[in-house]
Amino acid sequence: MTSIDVRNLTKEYRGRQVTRAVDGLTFRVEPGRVTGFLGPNGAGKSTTMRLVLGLDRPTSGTATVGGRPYVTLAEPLRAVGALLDAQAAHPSRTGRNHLRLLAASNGLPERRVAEVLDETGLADAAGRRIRTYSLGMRQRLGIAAALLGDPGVLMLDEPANGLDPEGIVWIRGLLRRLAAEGRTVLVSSHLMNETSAFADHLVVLGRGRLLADVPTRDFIDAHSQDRVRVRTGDPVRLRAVLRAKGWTVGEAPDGDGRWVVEGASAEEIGAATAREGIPVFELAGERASLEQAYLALTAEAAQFTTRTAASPAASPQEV
Ligand SMILES: Nc1ncnc2c1ncn2[C@@H]1O[C@H](COP(=O)(O)OP(=O)(O)OP(=O)(O)O)[C@@H](O)[C@H]1O
Repeated sequence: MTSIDVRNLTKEYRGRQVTRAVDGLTFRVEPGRVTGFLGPNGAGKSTTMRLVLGLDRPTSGTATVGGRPYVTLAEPLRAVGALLDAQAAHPSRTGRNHLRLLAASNGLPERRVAEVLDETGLADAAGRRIRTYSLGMRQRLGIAAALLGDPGVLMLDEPANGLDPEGIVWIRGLLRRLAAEGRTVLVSSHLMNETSAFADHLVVLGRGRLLADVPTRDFIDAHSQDRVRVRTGDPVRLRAVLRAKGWTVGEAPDGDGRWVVEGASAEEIGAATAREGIPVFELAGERASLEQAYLALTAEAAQFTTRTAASPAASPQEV
């Protein structure tokens, strides 16, 4: 099975000043699951992907696919499929010709062209010039190109960019299926809510450093507080009972007799109100916004990095 391994990877761009785009990064992307690669703009996601693909040279450290640097792979398109820049295809070619050329120049069978066009929903548009494609169609074409070699490893940089809601549902299903087939799937995004909907695992970057490398479920459990909405016919006793337990009770913003309780599960509240004989008309658990937890994580890292710029690399945050 093929994993992507990034070890102590650092990339500095030297212009008028030095930009450390990737800073001592170490993580592994395992096969058989979708790994979401998250971080705010400029966190270093695209640079890391470019380093894995050998499109840029690291300042130090290594990035390998199946234990080997990408540039040493005998048949790279059969090993790794990548979508980095959906605008890269030549605009005057048709979608089909773009894929045919890629297949021919990489020794891939011609039949794969029709297969990936079907897979990405582009079969009807395949004869049109790429310049007439919408952003979403270009994304689909980029994904078709990544799938052409039937690779065991896929690296997609913001693949949902420009896709309509139907396209987003489609790509989630595609990524899940590719992982279920045992492939290694790394997908970058700067949106936590979107990514947590399909990723099994999350690697989060901030300013080129690793902030978290965790199963999505663990991130959700660690970073989102339990909140439960309760509607009752006896708010005075409800408040008294819940406060006595040490749970925070506040009126819900819609104010129509609903209360929001933090720090307890719906089961715990249901049991407490039943014991006290308090009538409950509605009891619903909800999660605080995951996106907020993610923004807090990346914001903390930014502050930490600024405060301790002279200190050794920050260790990944425990979740
Ligand atoms: N060729 C380059 N020359 C100089 N600086 C660069 C170069 N490529 C990237 N950078 C810088 O490296 C940092 C990381 O950029 P990168 O594109 O990898 O981030 P990203 O996480 O992919 O962001 P985004 O979500 O905006 O695509 C940024 O500060 C960026 O300006």
